[in-house]
Amino acid sequence: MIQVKHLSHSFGRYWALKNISFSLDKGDFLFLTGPSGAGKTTLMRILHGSLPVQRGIASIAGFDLKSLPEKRLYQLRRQVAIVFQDFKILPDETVWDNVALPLQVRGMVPGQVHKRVRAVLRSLRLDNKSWCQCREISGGEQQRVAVARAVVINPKVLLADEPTGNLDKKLSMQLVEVFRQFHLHGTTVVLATHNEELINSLPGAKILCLREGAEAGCNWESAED
Ligand SMILES: Nc1ncnc2c1ncn2[C@@H]1O[C@H](COP(=O)(O)OP(=O)(O)OP(=O)(O)O)[C@@H](O)[C@H]1O
Repeated sequence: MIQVKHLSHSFGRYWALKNISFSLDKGDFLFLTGPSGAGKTTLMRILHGSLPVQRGIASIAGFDLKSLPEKRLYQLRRQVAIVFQDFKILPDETVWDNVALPLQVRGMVPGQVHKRVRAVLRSLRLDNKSWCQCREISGGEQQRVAVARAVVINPKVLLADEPTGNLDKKLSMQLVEVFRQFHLHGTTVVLATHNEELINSLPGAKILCLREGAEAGCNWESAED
């Protein structure tokens, strides 16, 4: 589902990723960890097609990211959803409209949109905030809206960059449970986090640790040459 081989990425002279290789199968759950500045967001952005593949190979959900033209990115994003560190939700729209939007732009009929949005908001305990404008809700609630908007399309791959950063322990664990449920239904999940407690809460998950752009450890045979 995800293949990364000898991937390197530089910003000017600074190498943010250095020769990273790993692969994930359908339904794998990966914790991407490492200190601030390790390259986690850079890797996520490459996998989501928002940064180019400069060196090496990266493919996701059957798309070769090196050769994928920009005009086909929308196809990738039907299969690969991302939760950004800074949410990127629409502050003037309601919680409901933020979550319904990805389904509406895909042309889903209103009845199905309604059913799906309701189910996702309920699973993230946001149903009592459906009609609030996003600017009026708390940071932790906004973070859950960002997650709801990503999972509502039933993606093949879910990328989440520090999705629990603004949440207390209880909500963080609940959110990981939401991700786990998707993973149990076959979604491949990549979750970037510093939070060791979260990582320890899913003993079967794969872990890849980055440090200064390089691989600093992992708990499985992450790459074959
Ligand atoms: N657009 C950019 N221009 C220049 N340098 C950048 C850019 N984006 C990231 N970097 C640098 O690349 C390195 C990796 O950044 P990245 O955001 O991928 O780290 P991270 O592991 O996600 O960190 P954090 O946990 O703090 O979010 C950092 O040193 C960062 O300053």
